[in-house]
Amino acid sequence: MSPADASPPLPSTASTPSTASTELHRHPVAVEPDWAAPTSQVPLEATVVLPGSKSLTNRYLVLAALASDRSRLRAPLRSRDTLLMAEALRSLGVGIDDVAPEGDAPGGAVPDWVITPPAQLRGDVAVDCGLAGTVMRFLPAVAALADGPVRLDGDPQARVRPMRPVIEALRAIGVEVDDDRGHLPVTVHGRGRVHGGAVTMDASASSQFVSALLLAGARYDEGITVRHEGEPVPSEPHILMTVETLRDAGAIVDDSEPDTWRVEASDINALDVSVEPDLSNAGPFVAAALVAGGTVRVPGWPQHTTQAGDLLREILDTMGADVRLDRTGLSVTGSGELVGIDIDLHDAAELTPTVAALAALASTPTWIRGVAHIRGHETDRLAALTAELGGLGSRVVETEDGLRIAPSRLHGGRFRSYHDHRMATAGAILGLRVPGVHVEDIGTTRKTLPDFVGLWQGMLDSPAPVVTPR
Ligand SMILES: O=C(O)C1=C[C@@H](OP(=O)(O)O)[C@@H](O)[C@H](O)C1
Ligand SMILES: C=C(OP(=O)(O)O)C(=O)O
Repeated sequence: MSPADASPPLPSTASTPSTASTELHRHPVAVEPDWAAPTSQVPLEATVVLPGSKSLTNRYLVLAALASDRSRLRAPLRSRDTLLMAEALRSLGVGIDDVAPEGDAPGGAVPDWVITPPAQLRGDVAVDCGLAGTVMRFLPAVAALADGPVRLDGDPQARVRPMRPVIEALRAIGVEVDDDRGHLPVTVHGRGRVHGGAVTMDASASSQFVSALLLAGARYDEGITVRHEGEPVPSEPHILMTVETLRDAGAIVDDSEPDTWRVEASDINALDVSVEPDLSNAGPFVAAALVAGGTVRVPGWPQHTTQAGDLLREILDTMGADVRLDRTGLSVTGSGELVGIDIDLHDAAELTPTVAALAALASTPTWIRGVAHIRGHETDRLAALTAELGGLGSRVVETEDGLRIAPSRLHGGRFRSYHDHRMATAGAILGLRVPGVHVEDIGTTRKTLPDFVGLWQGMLDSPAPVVTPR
């Protein structure tokens, strides 16, 4: 992959569409006014129930679609990224139905999903990937099993996110794929079955390239072996998440050799699973305890997890919080004082916007390293953070693979979000401390959180017993 593939230009935000529709998965259509980020007046005392993990929900949906029987997904995330995945799978012939949760379900009153795989995935369909990396990377590997062409496209910004390694890996195992120079739109010409075998790819721009092939690979005639060659693969916990969800579904996976993963050809068993809360989405909420002081609790924080967001416990502790995990969940207590951090976020790159926002409020410098590839996330996050933190007066410097942020006095202003949910939530964190921060397109948070504003305001209206998602 050329560096240009991983470095889409910082998009203009002159006219910013956002999601005004209540249908979270629809393409953004209308302009929403900027959101006046609330400042915190008193120390927090809140319990925030976070919806399910995006990464787990979309893996379970894919595995359930390829399974040999009907699955049940409890407390799934219902946000733009997961509704797009569900809709894409439905168009391929998968049944996905809402079912009332049983008993005292986690994640509030979110309906479960019952997923019925078809005998044969259907082709001759078009799939909207939105801006979801998991949809645009995972689905081509699934579409190869359909019985006709599957055309994938997405938001304008999705068309610059790197795809080439997935496309070339599919070609290497005999799948015909049309693409636009390594990007969406992509058409996968499914033939009902895939030979499979061994592929070598450079996954240094995204771990999702590896996950894509592994998730579908058990259903290929010869299974799949993926070898990575290149700079280190980022976000490795996400590959472990893929491996563990596959094993939970009965697949045989060998990950004993570095940078090589083998999934044997086998049936995928039906799943009956509860989705863990999304720990990366918990980031802004637990970060708020550090900024505003007081305590934020997140019930259901798992004791053991493959989610990269679990690293927040260590990060917040280093930055000055008192962090406690017990069987009921996580509790984070801050004094309002916070210090900077020197951290390699290569394994948990999606936390960068949250950590950068905290760093801009810290009393000592921060150095975030190892995240060059987030130039290919929802937007070029290094450029976007440099521009927006800088616009509020932060002394931030973009490096080759990260950010250096020095303590400074911030002022209010417009915080652009570039259609990036984590940029928008970074603006919210800053607004807790800095009066007059106006976040552009707060609705973009619906990519992974159906009601960020409601949860955020509920947290600030503390002491509140429990803030639950709608
Ligand atoms: O597989 C997944 O669910 C994800 C993998 C990571 O992508 P990258 O490897 O591109 O960082 C992560 O940042 C993203 O939010 C979700
Ligand atoms: C990088 C992210 O998302 P995606 O799954 O679209 O890659 C993210 O959520 O931070």
